[in-house]
Amino acid sequence: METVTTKLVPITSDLAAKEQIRFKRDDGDEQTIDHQDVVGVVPTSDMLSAHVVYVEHDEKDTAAPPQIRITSGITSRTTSRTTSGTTSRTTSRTIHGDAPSLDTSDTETHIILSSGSGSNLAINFFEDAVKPALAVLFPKSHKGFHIHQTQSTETILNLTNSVFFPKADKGSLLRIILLSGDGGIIDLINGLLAKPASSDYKAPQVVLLPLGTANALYHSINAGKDNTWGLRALASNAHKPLPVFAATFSEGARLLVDEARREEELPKDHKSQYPILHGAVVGSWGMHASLVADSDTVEYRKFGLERFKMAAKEALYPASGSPPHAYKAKISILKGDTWAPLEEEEHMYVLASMVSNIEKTFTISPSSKPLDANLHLVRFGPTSGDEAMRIMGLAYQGGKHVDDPAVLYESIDGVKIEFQAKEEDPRWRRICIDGKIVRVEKDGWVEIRKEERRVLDVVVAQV
Ligand SMILES: Nc1ncnc2c1ncn2[C@@H]1O[C@H](COP(=O)(O)OP(=O)(O)OP(=O)(O)O)[C@@H](O)[C@H]1O
Repeated sequence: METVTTKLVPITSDLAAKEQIRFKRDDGDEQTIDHQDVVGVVPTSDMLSAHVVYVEHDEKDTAAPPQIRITSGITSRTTSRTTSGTTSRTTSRTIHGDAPSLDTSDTETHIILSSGSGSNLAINFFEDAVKPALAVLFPKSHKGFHIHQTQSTETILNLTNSVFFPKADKGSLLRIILLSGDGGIIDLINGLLAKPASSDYKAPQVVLLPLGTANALYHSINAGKDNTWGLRALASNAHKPLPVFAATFSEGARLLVDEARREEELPKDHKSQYPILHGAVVGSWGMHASLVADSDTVEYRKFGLERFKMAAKEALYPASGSPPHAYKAKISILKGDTWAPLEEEEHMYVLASMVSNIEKTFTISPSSKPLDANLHLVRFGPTSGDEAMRIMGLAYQGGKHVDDPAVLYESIDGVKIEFQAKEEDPRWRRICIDGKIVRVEKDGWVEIRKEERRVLDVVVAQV
């Protein structure tokens, strides 16, 4: 890690076209930091100086994790705001960090490094960026943080069962800093919901650091906000409940694991005893579920986000030259307390989303607001490969697909898919829940509904 230490004299900030913090250094030079890159400002105990933690991005490789920078020196406690135009106006804005109050809190902090997520960057990002930031933001307590590195696909679930759930269920406040993709969150949620909770249960607070491939939840919560790879949330006290949905399955549904070489039983719902899986991103069937399932192999994973597009092309342009598969099932939509079946019995794309973005630039549900707990259905019927590519291409243009006449897009309370023996081949009966794949029996079903329980809170960065 390269640390820059700079002595500073009073801070001014130019919030004209782009919000910036400008430091006048004692050598006379100015240092300007884009506000979007600031992780935190921590006053020293005498309140006369401050440490500024910020990130610097690799201009050549915009997908690369940023470098952490730490600057410290004498600051004023206010900044000036200068508006553009001929008449400039200056207003005051206090720069303050809330890290000192976090430092003295009695929250037990755990850090999870999901070594197998994304491009295997979690451990390096922790060492190079997270650790130095924590040392400044939590000068007293960071040494007591518990660090866990994943060893297998079971690690997060096991930790949740053995450590997080028992503590949360006794009312202890936990903070979990999670360096992973969406898979880390789904394991936490399912672990925390695996047993009935006591009345003392306290939802752990999770800080999301996007070290996976798609990082749908992170991008949906942070779209257009800071540019710190989630690091700003480390210095935040603000948190909101994470909306979650439940997918309940018919008796014989099985979780596919190890590149679908093995199948496992799913957990059972405490009340109904049906197999159940919880998610916070999407539940899907049809083209989306198939391409996630087909591309979840070591070989495909090497291609990062490209893997989804590669698998989509294979599904949409079968080698046999035939048109893409028309997925057959009965679909019903829940609104309020009323279920209503869709007329169409053949489909291509059926997806219920709790988030706006399933990739940083793929806006599947443009009406969804961060953590708003609304579930939206996106559906279109069987069509050619070219037409499906056109519709999906619109999703990369800020979610324009939802205005296309071919697409059904609406706010729902639940969706049920019943196979009714219409699909012989099990690969057309695969359901995707936040990246996990469940195969349903020939006459089986899946029902997706909002989950009311408050299981996890997400720490949100303060602006
Ligand atoms: N050390 C490890 N050995 C084997 N599997 C691992 C290890 N660490 C993590 N995993 C598994 O790798 C997968 C990573 O999933 P995760 O969702 O975090 O990343 P991703 O799939 O790249 O991102 P996203 O879901 O955001 O697209 C999970 O199934 C997790 O259990």
